[in-house]
Amino acid sequence: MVSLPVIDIAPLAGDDPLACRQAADQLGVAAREVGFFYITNHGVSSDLIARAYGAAEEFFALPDEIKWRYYIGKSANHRGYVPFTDKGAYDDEDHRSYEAFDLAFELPRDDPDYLAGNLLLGPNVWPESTHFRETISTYYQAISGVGFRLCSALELHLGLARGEMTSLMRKPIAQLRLLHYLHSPSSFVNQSVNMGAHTDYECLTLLHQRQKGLQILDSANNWTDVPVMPENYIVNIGDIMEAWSNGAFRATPHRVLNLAPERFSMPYFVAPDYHTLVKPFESLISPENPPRYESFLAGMHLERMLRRDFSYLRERKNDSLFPVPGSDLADFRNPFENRINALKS
Ligand SMILES: O=C(O)CCC(=O)C(=O)O
Ligand SMILES: [Fe+2]
Repeated sequence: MVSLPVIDIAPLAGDDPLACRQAADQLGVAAREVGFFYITNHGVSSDLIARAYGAAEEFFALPDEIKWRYYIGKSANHRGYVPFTDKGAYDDEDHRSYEAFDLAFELPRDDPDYLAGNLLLGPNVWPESTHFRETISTYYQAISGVGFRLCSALELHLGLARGEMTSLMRKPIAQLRLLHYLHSPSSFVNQSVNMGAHTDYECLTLLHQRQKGLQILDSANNWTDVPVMPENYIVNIGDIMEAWSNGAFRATPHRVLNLAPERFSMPYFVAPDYHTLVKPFESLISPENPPRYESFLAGMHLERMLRRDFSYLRERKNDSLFPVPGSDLADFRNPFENRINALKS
């Protein structure tokens, strides 16, 4: 087990600038050193978290024919139910066995990006259950507020102008996933992989987990368990934040093992707007520290990676606004995953 820092973020919502600065620097140091840490006193009530899990559990317990009504493959903008049968292109997923419900920032049906056929933006898909929508929307609001505060704090730590990062998050491609893993009956090896090794593609991930199974790749390239601490969120750095910070912060690879008979988790991915051109922030570049990342469009990066993750998207090759690298993605490697790639070769 690793011992990850636990950072009290109450000061970020308070009115003591010094305490706020200290908390921001603790976050920044953790982001530089490990790329994975816990936050405590985050302000999301344990009751809301429990209700969100309740809504997820109730949904996943529905008969397949009902869940399939909300099948993500029917959605034009990547929302809805992801069945056990959808498969990512991961060679380490030896026992993939999970289902999910994916949603994101809610936009109206007449949103111009949605109308233009954007693969990520638009309205959510909601199951008919009366309280699912209410509970999950409330949870989305709460967790996105925490994400915004963390990004403001990282702006402070990095010495950026106020809003340099957060003003890029007005209509964000920020997803919330409700995940339900089942222990695959065919797996007897206790290190068998359910969700394959990856970095997250966005800025930050705020993950709640209630059961063991998550592992991170530590700096010595060992897979280490992330202890369950239900009162805290686990935060990790994603690809976009790594590029923004010019490599000061690290997107840490992680994966999920096949352990518990059943496991629920809820990652929320803090992200910028689709059309954001991601490149290292100007003030973090100098002659001694030249840009280490080429600029890329946030929406394009997410689309490419989701194509690797979802078979339904790989089948819909022609919808993309962007060229899809490699016809079957078998040889496509995310440049942020050098450490995982190094393990393989
Ligand atoms: O379920 C978990 O603990 C992690 C999920 C995850 O890494 C992801 O969805 O990106
Ligand atoms: Fe992840």
